[in-house]
Amino acid sequence: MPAYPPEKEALLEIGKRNVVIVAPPGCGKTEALALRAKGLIQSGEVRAPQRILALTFSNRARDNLNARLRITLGDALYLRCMTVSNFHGFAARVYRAHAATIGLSPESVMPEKGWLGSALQSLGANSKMARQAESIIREVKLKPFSDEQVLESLASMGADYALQVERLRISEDRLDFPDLLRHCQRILAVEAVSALYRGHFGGVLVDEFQDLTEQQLDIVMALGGDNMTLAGDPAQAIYSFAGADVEAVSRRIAELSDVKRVEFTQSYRSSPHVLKVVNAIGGPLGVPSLSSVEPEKWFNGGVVSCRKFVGEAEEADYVFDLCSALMVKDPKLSIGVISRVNYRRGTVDNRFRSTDLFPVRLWENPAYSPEVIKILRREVQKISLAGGLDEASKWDLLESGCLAAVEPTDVDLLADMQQALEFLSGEIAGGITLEASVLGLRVSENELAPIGPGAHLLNAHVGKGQQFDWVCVVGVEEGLIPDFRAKDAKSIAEERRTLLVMASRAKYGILATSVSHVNGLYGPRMVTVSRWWEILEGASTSQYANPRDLANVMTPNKEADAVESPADVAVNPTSG
Ligand SMILES: Nc1ncnc2c1ncn2[C@@H]1O[C@H](COP(=O)(O)OP(=O)(O)OP(=O)(O)O)[C@@H](O)[C@H]1O
Repeated sequence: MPAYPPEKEALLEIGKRNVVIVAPPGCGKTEALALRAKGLIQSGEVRAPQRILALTFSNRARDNLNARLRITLGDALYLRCMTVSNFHGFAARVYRAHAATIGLSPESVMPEKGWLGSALQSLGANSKMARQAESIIREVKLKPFSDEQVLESLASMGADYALQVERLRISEDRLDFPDLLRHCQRILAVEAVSALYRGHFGGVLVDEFQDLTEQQLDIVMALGGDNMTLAGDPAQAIYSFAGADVEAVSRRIAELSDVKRVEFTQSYRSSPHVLKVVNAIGGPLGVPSLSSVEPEKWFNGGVVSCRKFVGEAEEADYVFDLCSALMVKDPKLSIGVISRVNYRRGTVDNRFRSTDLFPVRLWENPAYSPEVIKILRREVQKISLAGGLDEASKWDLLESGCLAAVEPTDVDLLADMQQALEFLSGEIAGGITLEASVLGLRVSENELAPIGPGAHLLNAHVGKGQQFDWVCVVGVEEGLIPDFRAKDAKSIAEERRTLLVMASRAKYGILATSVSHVNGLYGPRMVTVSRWWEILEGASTSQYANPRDLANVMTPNKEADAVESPADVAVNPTSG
């Protein structure tokens, strides 16, 4: 068994009660959750057939937590005692089992990505109107309203398109994603039902509590009773646009009786130089100053470099050349190329897309999700074994096989699969064979290492909770970070938190980039560096015009990886 530091070891001894774990980035909250599960199981406080439920926000977060739980608990205990689900998937199962309790049909059609947008379009809404309607509906459904109350509320607001599309949804007996959570909240408000779940689950774990909506918190509280473990960091709250309310959630958590509060302030993730950036961004946000657990283990103490370019093409070349040079030096490296918003990465994505020098994963494209790829590959293999099929028959088989392979209540995976198939059909229409298009998706296949070697292209929000050996924060420009829509102090603070999340994904080094001209709709448009550029520049350690020289400086010695616990070996691609 790996030796844990005393503050983590203590988690094994806490009995059945509510626990709140608060810590800045990289201090081991996910591992702490796994230790909490282990403590509850070892002490016999949760005993089979009872299980512990762990709820996550996304499939990616679920993969992360699953990997950590399997390492900490071992496969046998993990399989016997843990249920790990994302909120939508869990809510879908509650709905299927208990919808009748609140007078609804358990057979309702499960949510389909894009349905709301297309339905609004078919009702005649233009894209601006559709966006408005979607946002009104999302907000109204954050309350535990019945369908009738939703309709009344929309009618009282005069939200015509929202009202029409909601009537259409009800007439088709279908659910949209927010309906799952709303109905789950309503079902669990029925004491007999929530008591049933509390009997089945001896405890509930949640990672990233700062991003909960009050509705999700209600669900967690109904399920967890007096044995919830909530881990998070208010300084990383970046989901207010989706209804997350860190202030209200923190207040309600503080009001819980008999809560054990646990805090950590040492980073297991990042090098001293990366932490210098993290501390400089986080200080004004109230983040306690972070230090590295073993600073001497990081080659050169890590690296931070800032580079300005004239245009996006030049920036993309530099980032690509740096990644190539790093991957040549150590093919096990993971490199996150993170932008505040997807569209700012367009040129960079194009530069990376066609390379076969190292694996590339576009995170916003579900076709690159390891879970989706696993299913795609299995189905392609079946098709190849069948042999003698024309391309159209192969496609039909692939589509039906992949959709059938997903559990119908795993609505997020189903939505990912549908989008992935759409993407692949585009590739195939462009002349690539079905086999080549699927095999072309090269990502990590190690389930215990959700972040495989190679380049990972993503935005700040999907990167939450993840980590990479190197992070390139691209597009550090005013209007992008902070986003041009952020006007008041509260929104600006959330943008700063977003920058904190981006920078703190790095283990060893950070490259920050900005350009003076971005590609606008009508040609190049001048932009200035972000108001926070100086913070990054102030922490910069290296300036190299040639990315290969930077890669030479940034190459860690192998001992640097010894900062990770022995238990971490399987999830740290640089450990060798
Ligand atoms: N006790 C420990 N010993 C060695 N390494 C550890 C320990 N605890 C955590 N780590 C490692 O530190 C890294 C960061 O941990 P983790 O992802 O749990 O941090 P976090 O607090 O959840 O971060 P974030 O808030 O950014 O999501 C991981 O690689 C993890 O394996």
